Amino acid sequence: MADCYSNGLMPLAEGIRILLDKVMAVSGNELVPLAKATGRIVAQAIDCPINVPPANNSAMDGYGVRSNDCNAAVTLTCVGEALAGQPYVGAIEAGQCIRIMTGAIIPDGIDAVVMQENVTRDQQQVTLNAGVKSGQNIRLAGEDLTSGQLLFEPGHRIKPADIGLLASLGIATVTVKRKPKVALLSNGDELVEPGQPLASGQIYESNRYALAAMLKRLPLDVDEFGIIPDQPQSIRQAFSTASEYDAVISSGGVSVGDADYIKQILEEMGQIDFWKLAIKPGKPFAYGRLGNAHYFGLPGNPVSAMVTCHQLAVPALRQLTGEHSEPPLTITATTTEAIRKRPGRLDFQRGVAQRSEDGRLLVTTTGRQGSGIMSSLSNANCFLVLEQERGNIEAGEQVEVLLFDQLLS
Ligand SMILES: Nc1nc2c(c(=O)[nH]1)N[C@H]1C(S)=C(S)[C@@H](COP(=O)(O)OP(=O)(O)OC[C@H]3O[C@@H](n4cnc5c(N)ncnc54)[C@H](O)[C@@H]3O)O[C@H]1N2
Ligand code: MOO
Repeated sequence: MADCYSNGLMPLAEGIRILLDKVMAVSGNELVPLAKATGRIVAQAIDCPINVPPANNSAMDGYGVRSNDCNAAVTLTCVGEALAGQPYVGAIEAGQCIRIMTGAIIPDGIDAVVMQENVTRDQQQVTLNAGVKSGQNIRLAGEDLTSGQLLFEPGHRIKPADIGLLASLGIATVTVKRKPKVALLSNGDELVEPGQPLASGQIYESNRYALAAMLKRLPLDVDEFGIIPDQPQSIRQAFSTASEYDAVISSGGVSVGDADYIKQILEEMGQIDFWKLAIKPGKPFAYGRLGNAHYFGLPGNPVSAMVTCHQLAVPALRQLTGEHSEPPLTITATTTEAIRKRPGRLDFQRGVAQRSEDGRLLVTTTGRQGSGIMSSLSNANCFLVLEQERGNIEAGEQVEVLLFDQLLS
């Protein structure tokens, strides 16, 4: 538990390791049409059903020739035409050639294609220079993919290019993992849905909207439970429904305030595996179990909620969906300004990364970095990931940068 660490806070990497250790992919698959498969996770290995291309075909518009005829400058007789979808049928004798278009099947006898820019044509007579190599400008059957080869392993997330590839192979449906069911709730008496008038002491609910927008980009079935008031009985009621889900994400009520009941009731109805991490923002993040569900208790401050969802809940949810994902890549950039930082927590400051005129990668924070300042996140295109034990940073120093992925941009 967190107490073994010098400051009572578990390093983020340790928290992620525990999460990934505990979360297993959901069971259950479904067959979906290709048009609905983007972003879904492959459940059964997909093998290539055909050769790609299926037959030798021309890579250029020009003339199909027999390379043996073309050892020296030569004039050939054009005896026919091959178009993509309309093959040439018939024999081709020595001294003959055919007109051929890109994608057209190479007929028997032809072993090279000469670009039309490199010939002169007079009626049926086609004159070309020497130097035709057997196989030139011919795309061979199976040179891209061979029938039977493995295309996608289980755990692969289907991207737009994959959809194109699968369609090009005639595959119309894919067996994918079922979408995990996620309950999303917000907690706090002060919260009011946007569109309603605000009374004194109230603020607009924003976390559920932001989190739902982010989670929509993952293959999840998210049910929004709305705003749960700061009353133990309301929280218990919501928890008893949510415990049937695969995962629960809440924001708010995980700190030590008098009305912070979430953690307390999670402990009562389920269990807490860890609470409090050495990250900023997001220190009071809690992870545990509630019935069937993995429970991600995000802090209420809006930036903390998004950062902890992105850094902790999302890798775990990806694993729950069955996705085999790699940790995100970070890059190094030069900070344009001095940054204040106290050692002790890994800090996810929000910033803008861009190239300088001389090609260097520079990064500048988006101003005030309080965990309630959503504009710091909204104006950013990256996180500056400032190591746990690092202190103040001078302008011109190198910092680690994590560019926003498709969940944040
Ligand atoms: N004595 C201590 N106080 C606090 C600590 C601490 O260690 N000791 N930690 C602070 C940190 S760090 C954070 S982060 C917050 C997290 O607290 P909670 O998770 O209990 O969140 P709340 O108190 O419910 O709310 C915090 C803040 O966020 C606003 N909020 C909450 N939900 C929403 C929502 N859905 N949409 C928009 N804004 C929301 C809420 O009004 C509060 O202003 O605790 C610190 N305190
Ligand atoms: O972690 Mo809190 O998120 O520092 O405000």
